[in-house]
Amino acid sequence: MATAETHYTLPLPRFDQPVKLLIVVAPYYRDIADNLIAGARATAEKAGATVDLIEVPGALEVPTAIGIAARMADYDGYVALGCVIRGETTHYDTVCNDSSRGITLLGLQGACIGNGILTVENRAQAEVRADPAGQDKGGGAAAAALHLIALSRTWATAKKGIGFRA
Ligand SMILES: Nc1c(NC[C@H](O)[C@H](O)[C@H](O)CO)[nH]c(=O)[nH]c1=O
Ligand SMILES: CC(=O)[C@@H](O)COP(=O)(O)O
Repeated sequence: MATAETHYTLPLPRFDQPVKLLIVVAPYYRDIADNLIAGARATAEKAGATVDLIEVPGALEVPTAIGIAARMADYDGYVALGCVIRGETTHYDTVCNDSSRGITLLGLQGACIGNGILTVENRAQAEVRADPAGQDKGGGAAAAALHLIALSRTWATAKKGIGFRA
């Protein structure tokens, strides 16, 4: 159950047709990833969505895996989960920027993706953000994907309606 710490103010969308989500998680920090997954699964369940899950080595592989799934599978949306904690080198910037940019580009190409990849300075920041009873970023990422799915379906329906206008 999310607390006041979360920043998700929109009500979850309701669906009259089945929704299939794919969680793509990089369990670089397994305990953090498990909490993100729990939050995402809880939100998906509230919306009545079914969930599949795949794991990739790190955050950099998440957008690539989503791209593969978008080409080869039939999910309605994707939840990207992971945790990037700053180290000694500039690799942190590469991992954060390239994973988020890849996810954004896939979204602009039409994939409904919620991004729950934490980019933090230290483990303590990650823990409170991954905690479903804390900031619940995993749940928020699932909610974001669900909102985009609902939006795409609304416009698809409206477009069909326009198509039949005499
Ligand atoms: N340092 C973190 C990484 N690094 C690994 C990369 O994501 C990638 O798997 C590797 O460069 C091979 O392509 N990944 C995380 O998810 N979190 C980190 O903190
Ligand atoms: C975010 C990273 O890639 C980081 O964990 C790698 O650590 P380092 O920068 O110390 O090599």
